[in-house]
Amino acid sequence: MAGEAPELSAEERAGRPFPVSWDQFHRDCRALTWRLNEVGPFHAVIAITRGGLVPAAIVARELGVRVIDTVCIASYDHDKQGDLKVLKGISEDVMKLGGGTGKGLLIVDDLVDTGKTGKLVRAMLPDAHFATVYAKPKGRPLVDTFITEVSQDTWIFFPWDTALSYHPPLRDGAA
Ligand SMILES: O=P(O)(O)OC[C@H]1O[C@H](OP(=O)(O)OP(=O)(O)O)[C@H](O)[C@@H]1O
Ligand code: HPA
Ligand SMILES: [Mg+2]
Repeated sequence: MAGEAPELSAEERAGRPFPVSWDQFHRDCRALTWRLNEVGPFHAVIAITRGGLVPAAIVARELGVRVIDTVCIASYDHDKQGDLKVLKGISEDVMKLGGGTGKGLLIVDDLVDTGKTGKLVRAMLPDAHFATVYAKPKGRPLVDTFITEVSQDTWIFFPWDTALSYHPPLRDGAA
């Protein structure tokens, strides 16, 4: 049937786990910065909290940008998305740096999934450059620069949300 694909349930979304280690994440952020270095310079970096804080720190360090702001948005309770709430907007100082439309500003997040978060922030700063480390197909059109695309039914497990745990041997029935 033509039209939009149905929303995935939480189980389907978590069906394909994609665990990311600190090492891998750092490497992917550096790869992202290589690409962004061709696009800049940027007056400031804006992290979409909380997930964008970690890549924003790495990207800002590599690009030599010291003006960092946050836009604080809450929507997911683990893997279920609710209504988006803007808890804190972009500061006046950084808005001025971007001439009111975001020109020369870099927005960073860890990933785009449905694209709802990205859409909201893009509406605040239409001329800003939007970069994420990972992108799923639905959100991908909103992003200017990203490093790795994963399928929509993949759930990315970030190192700050996970911990090492015992894994039983294959012969004992481990997947
Ligand atoms: O493209 P979307 O479907 O909108 O999803 C992407 C957003 O979801 C996650 O944030 P979350 O709302 O879970 O908050 P967090 O960053 O504080 O973990 C992620 O960090 C992105 O910001
Ligand atoms: O795949 C994901 N992983 C972690 N957080 C997320 N928030 C939206 N999608 C994801
Ligand atoms: Mg987030």
